[in-house]
Amino acid sequence: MVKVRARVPFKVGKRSDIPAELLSFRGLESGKEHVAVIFQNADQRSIPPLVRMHSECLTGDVFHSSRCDCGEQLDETIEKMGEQGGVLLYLRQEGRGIGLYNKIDAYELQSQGMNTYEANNHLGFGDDLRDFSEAAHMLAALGLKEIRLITNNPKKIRELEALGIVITEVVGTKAHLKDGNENYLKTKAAHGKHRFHFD
Ligand SMILES: Nc1nc2c(ncn2[C@@H]2O[C@H](COP(=O)(O)OP(=O)(O)OP(=O)(O)O)[C@@H](O)[C@H]2O)c(=O)[nH]1
Ligand SMILES: [Zn+2]
Repeated sequence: MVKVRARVPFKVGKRSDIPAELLSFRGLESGKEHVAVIFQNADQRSIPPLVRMHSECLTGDVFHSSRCDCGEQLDETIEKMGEQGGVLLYLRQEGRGIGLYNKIDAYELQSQGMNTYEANNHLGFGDDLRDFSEAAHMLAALGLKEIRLITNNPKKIRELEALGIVITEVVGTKAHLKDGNENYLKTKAAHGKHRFHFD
């Protein structure tokens, strides 16, 4: 049974001025150090909170890499939750679950012309190895059965619902198009069926 281990206040965002809390957990079977960031005690309100399941992307989240949109999605989520409250689950499944070094191998193949899914397949991995069951366990540990999920990814919606979470609303993120991630975003829309609109 997954339970909250520690809950500490901190401030986040580009100016380190958005109050939030950082939570660790015990009982996560994978041994991965997933964390939650909670804004405005959103887990303790009567209305279903905004929830984002953000999969780790060192290159995007930390370095704001040109190759993807993860860092911008994370910033957007933090801003939105700072205003409206919410629960951000930061899941340590880098590279859609293949890990950082394998993702860098995939980037090499992408530099030679493969798209993000073809590169994964070429390395012997499936399109997406992520598992959201521990995210569902973390939500259960917070007493959350009903949520409003921030995503454009229909697979995440299906998987979370299959794990018993009721999604009362799906809130899309913006399409963070920039020099370098055009093909990545277009491939996600075409192949991964991500629902976003290009301006
Ligand atoms: N294997 C691989 N993983 C990538 C690549 N680019 C980003 N990632 C990983 O993809 C994950 C983010 O997944 P996305 O498919 O971009 O978006 P999503 O989180 O499924 O969907 P949204 O909720 O709509 O954002 C992170 O774990 C990133 O590390 C890539 O080119 N190859
Ligand atoms: Zn990324």
